[in-house]
Amino acid sequence: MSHKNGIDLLRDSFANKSTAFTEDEKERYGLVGLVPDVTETEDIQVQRVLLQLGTKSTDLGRYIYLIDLLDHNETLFYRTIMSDPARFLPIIYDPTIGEACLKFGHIYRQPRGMYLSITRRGKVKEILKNWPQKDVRFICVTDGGRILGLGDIGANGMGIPIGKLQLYTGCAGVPPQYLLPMYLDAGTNNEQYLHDPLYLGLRQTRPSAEALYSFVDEFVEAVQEVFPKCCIHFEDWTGSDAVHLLERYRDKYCVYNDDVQGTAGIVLAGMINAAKIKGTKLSDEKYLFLGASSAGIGLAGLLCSALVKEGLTLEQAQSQVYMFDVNGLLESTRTDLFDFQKIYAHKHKPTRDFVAAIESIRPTTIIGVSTVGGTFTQAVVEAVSGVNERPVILALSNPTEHAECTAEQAYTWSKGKAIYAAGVQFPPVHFNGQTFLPGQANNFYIFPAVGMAIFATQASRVTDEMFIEAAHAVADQVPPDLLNQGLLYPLQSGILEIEIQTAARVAILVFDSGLARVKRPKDMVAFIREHVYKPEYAAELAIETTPA
Ligand SMILES: O=C([O-])CC(=O)C(=O)O
Ligand SMILES: [Mg+2]
Repeated sequence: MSHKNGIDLLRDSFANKSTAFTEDEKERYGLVGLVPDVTETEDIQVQRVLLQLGTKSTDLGRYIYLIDLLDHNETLFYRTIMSDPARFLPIIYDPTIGEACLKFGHIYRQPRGMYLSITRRGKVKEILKNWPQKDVRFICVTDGGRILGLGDIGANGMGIPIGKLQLYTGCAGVPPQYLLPMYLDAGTNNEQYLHDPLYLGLRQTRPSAEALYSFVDEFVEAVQEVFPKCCIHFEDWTGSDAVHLLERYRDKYCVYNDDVQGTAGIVLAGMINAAKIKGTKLSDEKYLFLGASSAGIGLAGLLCSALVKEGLTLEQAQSQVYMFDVNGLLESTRTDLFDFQKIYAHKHKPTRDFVAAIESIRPTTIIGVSTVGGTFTQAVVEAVSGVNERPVILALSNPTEHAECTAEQAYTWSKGKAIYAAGVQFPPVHFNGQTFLPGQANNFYIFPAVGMAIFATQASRVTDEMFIEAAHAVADQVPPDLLNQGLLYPLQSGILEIEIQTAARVAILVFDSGLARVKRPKDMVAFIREHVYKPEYAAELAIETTPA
């Protein structure tokens, strides 16, 4: 076995221990004199990181610092973020990641992950072989078509696969060496970036869906050959690409789309808990979506599956779901709808007035997936509060400025009646002598846990049932005293344990469905724990695991 020595070892972010190498290691690996003459613990190193973070005045500054840390010491990066997830999630992920993406070409320092351009058609397999790790289990891939609520930002969207995969490790303990962030570059229609000299993508506009899909076909097929155990996680494609590509591959390969299925899972978890608070069932509720794109369609589909499990027929379930988009209410006379939207276009007179739609449909739950900040106006919140004792208001768009309404607005305008969650974390709200705890309906409670279950079981397919099970598992882990304060989701401080329990429940389903490719263990939680990455330096000899 070979291993790196001296300066090469210090430059290997997987193996580097920096000031924590032991005397013996320093001797053995030619490090004497190349590092300060101390042997520190991980905890002392984290203390130094926190001190340095404390000198940064913005979250973007903290983000850049942490990515630099990751570039030279992966263990210390994960140790830091896993030491306080509630503090670090908003920095390495939403909402800071949104700003980091907008400036990606400007703050870029080191390559991370892979960039695959459509101009390389015909060579994808060879290119994938350039990746140093041979056993890749997850590729998170975007084409930058619809990043968060920010629209088409092309190559700047690469921040998202990078950030999402960090959460596989940070939230659910999937070991980082198995993760590959990928930007599939088919151009961008973003004029600003096309003219930015520091932009890092192809300077061309996007091709037809047909040309794009044929390139994605080549990519997906190449992955099967080069990384046969790999699950492909699609992230932040435009709504129609997200839905179409998922349909194209889901029955043939191990793939899922987080915006369709993961977001649906976490919102479903919130709906399950909202129903618990109200003492109703999901099937007693009527749902009105603002936004009818990938997140809305994915959620509506998963929700209807959950309603069918409660005993409704699919038609009954679909009849309880209404949608409203930029062109008004989806109703049966609309001629501009995709097939996957038509199932929610019921008989109703056309309207472009969301408040009027609320007054006539009388939904119990409104769900904002519009990407447009402030669209749940005071009039909207008052209208839904007028027709409900406890209106459920989910303002899911992100980052923060894109939320349909803030927590404070929801609780104040509804006079404390709202059961509320958002896509980003808002602080607690004090109203009329009560403290309300707004939850964060973010898919980071779901996709890392589902990922861990897939990783541990080597699942051959990803199904909607796995996301429904994850939703129930997450919902079940909110303690009653917090539910009483309106909190729909578990606290982020204990996220690793929450996700281990969730992964175990999903893993049971994977085995029950016959999709596992490993032997069924007796104790599923213990089995998941065996797979969990620990942010600790490897014992000396494990340094020899430098990528072949
Ligand atoms: O990344 C997030 O925070 C949630 C998400 O998937 C999206 O907005 O596309
Ligand atoms: Mg997304």
